[in-house]
Amino acid sequence: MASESTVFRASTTAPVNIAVIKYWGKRDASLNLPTNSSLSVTLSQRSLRTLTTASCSAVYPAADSLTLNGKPQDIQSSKRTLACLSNLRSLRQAVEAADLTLPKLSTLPLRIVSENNFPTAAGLASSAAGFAALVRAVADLYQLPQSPRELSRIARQGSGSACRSLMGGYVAWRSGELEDGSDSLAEEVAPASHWPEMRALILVVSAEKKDVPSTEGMQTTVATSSLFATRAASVVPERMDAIETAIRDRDFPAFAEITMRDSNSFHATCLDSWPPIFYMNDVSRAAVRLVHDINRAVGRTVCAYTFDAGPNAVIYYLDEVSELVAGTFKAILGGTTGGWEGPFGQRLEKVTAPGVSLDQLDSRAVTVLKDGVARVILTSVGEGPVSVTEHLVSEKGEIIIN
Ligand SMILES: Nc1ncnc2c1ncn2[C@@H]1O[C@H](COP(=O)(O)OP(=O)(O)OP(=O)(O)O)[C@@H](O)[C@H]1O
Ligand SMILES: C[C@@](O)(CCOP(=O)(O)OP(=O)(O)O)CC(=O)O
Repeated sequence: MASESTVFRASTTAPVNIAVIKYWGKRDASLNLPTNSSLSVTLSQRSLRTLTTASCSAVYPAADSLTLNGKPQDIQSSKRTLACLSNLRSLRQAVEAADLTLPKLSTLPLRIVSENNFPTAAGLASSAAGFAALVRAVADLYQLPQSPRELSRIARQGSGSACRSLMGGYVAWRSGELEDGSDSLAEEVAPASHWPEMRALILVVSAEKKDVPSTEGMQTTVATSSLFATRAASVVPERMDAIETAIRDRDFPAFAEITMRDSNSFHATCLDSWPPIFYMNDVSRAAVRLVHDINRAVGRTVCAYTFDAGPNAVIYYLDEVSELVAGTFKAILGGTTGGWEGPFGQRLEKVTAPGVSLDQLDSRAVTVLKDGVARVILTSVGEGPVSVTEHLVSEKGEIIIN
């Protein structure tokens, strides 16, 4: 039986996702509605994940609170977090109104505690995993009946890309057309099990906080880039159709070419902004060069790069060419970086020579990459949020710091 001092809790983990068709540009900044649809691959939580506990209790101080990586966050000035919490509370109120025997959790202050197992605000999509975990954990605490698709509408208001982290596998965020944003939702294009061989090698170029935050960068692009309108109106819609077909057919060369072209198109609109925005740097460009060199040397498209709002490269490839692709990057970087072990590194353990001979690669790009990559993360397509019993808030309501 619940008493005055009961602490209600629910915990979840949530994944990062990396877009292959990029979301860049808002048609409504307050509702966080995008100018174009986008599509991403959800990455395995065996490598990167957010763990969030949502709790509520009458013994807590009156204001809702969020502690991230051990530090209290000022959520009262974060409109986005407040929007997510207020939407979730309204849904809980509806549940309570329909069943008067339920505890009135919607009236209790929330204590939310979260940890990212990777750097926050460093271009590794922490906001995506973070807001997806926050929404999922509070929805579980409130025992809401809404589907991940419906919850994605709420997570979108925290951070656009977060709506895609509520599902596993291959996920589209449909931009929608309605002014109130009710049709701007994420949906699964294919589960991870449809194409489980997809691997992602993340080359961490810089784990520093980035120069131009995504929200500000995309506003500048929408307002000033003449390339941008064509991208949103025709380039992306055609690519969305084509990449969904490629995913359905498990056609890696098509998937890869669209992914690389879309990353290039997004960064071209950044360069075309005024003043120009640069997210990629010399190390990123060396990664681009090497991916093209590997594909040329192999004689077919076996790997694809993509870059978000920062210099880190994400390289997609299929497990069957691990030796060729990751093996080559390991031969270049292995001595200077860690991260090759772990659940997806097994095929590389015995690799001693590069899959593609280093003579076939641009030697300057090899040196720049070797000097510029701090760490790698070897991962895979993965599942959506998972309910867990590991809590970051004790039964008495104390914050647990790991
Ligand atoms: N676990 C979390 N719980 C709640 N909010 C989080 C969490 N992790 C990150 N955030 C929010 O996301 C912000 C970081 O988002 P930002 O877009 O700057 O970086 P990023 O997501 O790491 O990079 P990018 O979006 O370019 O990939 C943090 O300042 C915080 O407000
Ligand atoms: C380049 C991107 O990673 C941009 C992500 O932007 P955010 O989702 O971080 O932006 P806000 O909605 O303003 O929080 C591309 C993508 O993930 O689709």
